[in-house]
Amino acid sequence: MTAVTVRVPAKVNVQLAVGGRRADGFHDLANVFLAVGLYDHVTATPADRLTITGEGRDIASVPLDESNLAAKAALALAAHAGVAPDVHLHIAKDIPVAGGMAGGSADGAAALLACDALWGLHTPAERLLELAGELGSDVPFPLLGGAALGVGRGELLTPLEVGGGFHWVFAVADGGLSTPAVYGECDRLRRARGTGDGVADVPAPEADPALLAALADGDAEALAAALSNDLQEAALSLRPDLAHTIERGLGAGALAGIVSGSGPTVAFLTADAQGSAKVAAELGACARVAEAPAGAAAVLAQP
Ligand SMILES: C[C@](O)(CO)[C@H](O)COP(=O)(O)OP(=O)(O)OC[C@H]1O[C@@H](n2ccc(N)nc2=O)[C@H](O)[C@@H]1O
Ligand SMILES: Nc1ncnc2c1ncn2[C@@H]1O[C@H](COP(=O)(O)OP(=O)(O)OP(=O)(O)O)[C@@H](O)[C@H]1O
Repeated sequence: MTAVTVRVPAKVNVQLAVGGRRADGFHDLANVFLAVGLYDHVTATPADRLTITGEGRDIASVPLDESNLAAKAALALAAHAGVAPDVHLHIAKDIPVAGGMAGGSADGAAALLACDALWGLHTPAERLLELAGELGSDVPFPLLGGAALGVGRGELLTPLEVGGGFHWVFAVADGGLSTPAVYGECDRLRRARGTGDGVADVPAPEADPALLAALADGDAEALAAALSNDLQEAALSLRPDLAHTIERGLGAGALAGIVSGSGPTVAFLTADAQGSAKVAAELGACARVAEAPAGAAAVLAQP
């Protein structure tokens, strides 16, 4: 095989319930992922050593070296399979960078699939999911797509039923937010409130049955009423301007607006394509319209 291209979707968290900080520094989650139709493409071609290039509007803020999650994924798969990581990876980036939509994680998942196909490894899906979980908490989900509940630190997935399509508009903010900084701010706010950040004094996170039912029914109004993100307060504390963005989208008729994951992207759920067009017109150039659920990361047929 001479080249393998994988298309991989972004995610929005329709519920992000954050438990106490664990001894390893991570937080236990009930994390309901929904794949959305904004995509990166990762192409793997044979090379005499691991190299990486990229293109796309935010590519200047993506490290094109071995700290890139796609490169880490290629190295991890090669080590697992006992093959040389001799591959060139090219990332065509359309998912906002450091926006809480798991763009880097998507590229890691895509590189696992692309290298597996290029090297003819036929690694079992379960093993790819384990390797993905070792690379990062958000990396396994793009391998499933659709919707899934993530527990543990978010990497242990159970697929969820989705009974219809949902319309979204994403307000991409200038600059990113660091995921560890947002979790740290969540802990700080909890301590300041006297609820502590220990395992003992924060309730165990649980998926909301009303939210799961809304997804299964494909009911946008019910989903809008059930959206929740325990990191939202922390993201707004670090980026107070996001509250204004949420107000603008709601003013333009969105059913709901919520910070996507660790932010700073704000996700608006709308009733239909017309509703999305109105919200996008209000938000202007920062708006990205997308539908959900998107499918899993997949190898594209060669032209
Ligand atoms: C905010 C989310 O995007 C929601 O899906 C994820 O929880 C973040 O997942 P991710 O970017 O893949 O994060 P990782 O690379 O696994 O971890 C980065 C850092 O985020 C924090 N982190 C992440 C996941 C988790 N369950 N608890 C945490 O506290 C930790 O400080 C960790 O060192
Ligand atoms: N392939 C990649 N694409 C984008 N960023 C990457 C990649 N590899 C490493 N990074 C680094 O990871 C940081 C976070 O980028 P990413 O786009 O994954 O954030 P995010 O969407 O907020 O992640 P998450 O939602 O998983 O917390 C970037 O600032 C960048 O330095």
